[in-house]
Amino acid sequence: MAETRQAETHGFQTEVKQLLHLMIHSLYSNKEIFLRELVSNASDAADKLRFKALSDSKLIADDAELRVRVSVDKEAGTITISDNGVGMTRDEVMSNLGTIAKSGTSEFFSKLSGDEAKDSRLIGQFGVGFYSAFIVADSVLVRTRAAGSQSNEGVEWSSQGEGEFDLRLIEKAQRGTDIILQVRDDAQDFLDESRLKGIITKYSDHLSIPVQMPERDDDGKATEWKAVNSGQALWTREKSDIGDDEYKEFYKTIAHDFEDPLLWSHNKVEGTQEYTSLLYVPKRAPWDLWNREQQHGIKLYVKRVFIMDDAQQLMPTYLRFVRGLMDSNDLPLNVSREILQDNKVTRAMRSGSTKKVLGMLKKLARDDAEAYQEFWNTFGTVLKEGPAEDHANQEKIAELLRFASTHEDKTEATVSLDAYLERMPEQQDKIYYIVADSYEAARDNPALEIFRKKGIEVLLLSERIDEWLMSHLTEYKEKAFQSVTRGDLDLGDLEDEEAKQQQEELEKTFEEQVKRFESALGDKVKSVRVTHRLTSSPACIVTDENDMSTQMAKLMEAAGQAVPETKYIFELNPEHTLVQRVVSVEDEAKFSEWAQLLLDQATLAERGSLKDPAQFVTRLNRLMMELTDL
Ligand SMILES: Nc1ncnc2c1ncn2[C@@H]1O[C@H](COP(=O)(O)OP(=O)(O)OP(=O)(O)O)[C@@H](O)[C@H]1O
Repeated sequence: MAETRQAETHGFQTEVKQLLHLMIHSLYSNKEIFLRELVSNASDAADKLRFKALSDSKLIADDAELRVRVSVDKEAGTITISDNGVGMTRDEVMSNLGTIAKSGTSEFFSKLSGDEAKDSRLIGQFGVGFYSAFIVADSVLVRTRAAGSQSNEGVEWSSQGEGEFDLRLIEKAQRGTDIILQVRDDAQDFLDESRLKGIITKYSDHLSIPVQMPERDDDGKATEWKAVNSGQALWTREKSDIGDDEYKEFYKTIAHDFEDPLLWSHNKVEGTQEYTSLLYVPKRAPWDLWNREQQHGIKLYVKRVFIMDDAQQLMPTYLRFVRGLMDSNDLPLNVSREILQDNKVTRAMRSGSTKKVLGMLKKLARDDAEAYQEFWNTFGTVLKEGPAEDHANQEKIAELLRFASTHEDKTEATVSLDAYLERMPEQQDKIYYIVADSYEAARDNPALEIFRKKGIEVLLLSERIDEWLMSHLTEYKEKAFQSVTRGDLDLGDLEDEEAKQQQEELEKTFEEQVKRFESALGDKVKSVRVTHRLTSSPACIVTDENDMSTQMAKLMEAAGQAVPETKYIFELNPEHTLVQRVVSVEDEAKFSEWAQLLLDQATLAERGSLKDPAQFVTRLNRLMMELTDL
């Protein structure tokens, strides 16, 4: 038995008393974290010893296999966590286990409100560390010996977690620290090695140090120590030492996927923030991809200790298909979700990993167009949420977008903005697009006629998200986006002088007729004008530059929101035979019927529906009857 010398009793620093009280009273619903904290401290002690041994190898030589051992003595009602790490001297024990020597301590205590729920969150932020032992123990015994000290320089610390602790020098044969917890009555369920093993594999599986527990024979006698964690964390190894198969297997374990991932990226970031990320893009979409509330697949580790699943703050919503983990060296072990939300370290990790994911997708698009297309077909619609959510990376996201276009006239979205820019004539200064309900409605919209005639490519968008996307994308590589169904069409330098002059003349000669249409249609339209866009259709409607686009209005209506009524600009094609015939009708009442019919038709082509379809049908029938009577 250890020789007892110089027993002393010391009072805890006031803050320690407060912390202990708070912890016992507010962390009762999360008791198991005590083991994570103590095992993590033991692992840190091993890390520190390894570091010290770099300059003094004698420190480690006699017992070089660093490990943590966890065992239960049911009869005594104790749990022991024992390490052969760096240990502590008497002075270190005094300051480490009697005071709180953290910066911000007084600020922390001044924030405490007495409200247990709120305070428990704050404690999480502060880091409970060693003192969490008292969540499950009513008395704690620490026996420690610093590496490099003599066997008679061991120190024993004991406390009931109230006002004070006892300290004495002891004889300890080996360096390192044993922590013996006398388990409380209400925590007796932790006196079960298989339960503890479960907690260790949950939180500490990837610690680099072996965490050992006793193997027991049928009589319950310990026969040997066996590691219960897998040992070395994959992501802590050098990239060059890890085979593709290992990365793939690891992905399957963490993502619970049966298939290989599409691609991955493993990065060690050093500098102001230190963290490692291992991020995967799966091949297939999860069944709940469309649920924006879906949990995110990023696990957070702090110094290789598992902290939480689905750390949403580490990845933006539009990259919610990414799986993997991040391991920070800077966050406190007891970081909570609330703290992650507003934290410099998390923000840096999030922005770094977002760039990584965008970077790996860009690389895939460049190196393997076919695989990228597969990715786009699976996750493209989610990525389209990006420009609205992440302004800082808008251009990078835009680079990854794919569209259908008039260049290929096929449903599959394969055209990148770069390909569009490359093809466009020098004089073109805008990227033209159309958003409609379906690919066909976009492809056949009359507003495209002039573009087709002039051979100007137009992007054909028809997903629900597209209007939302385009309302956030204003330009790409200094070229503005322009909807072909909005505003006054100005093809700029794409139109030659002669054509412009012709157009002006046409507008002049048709001026009177435009007025006639305006008075016939009254407040059903915003205005009437001669079109620049149509070649084969008689008329179309467009929205004014500052009004809400048709698709946006539809989206809002579908979401049950009140949408201000948008009046359209009605554009006529004076060169179209039908328009020419209509303007030759002299009877104003009849002219008005025809004018209304042309407007309804144009509205149908653009909106896909009419406010009063029955009236349209009645009018059409009436006019058809008149025509067949002739
Ligand atoms: N098993 C151990 N071996 C050696 N030193 C230890 C051990 N456990 C704790 N210590 C010392 O006690 C100090 C206080 O531990 P505690 O767990 O309260 O805080 P921390 O580990 O510094 O912070 P946190 O746990 O919040 O990250 C540690 O910094 C370490 O120096």
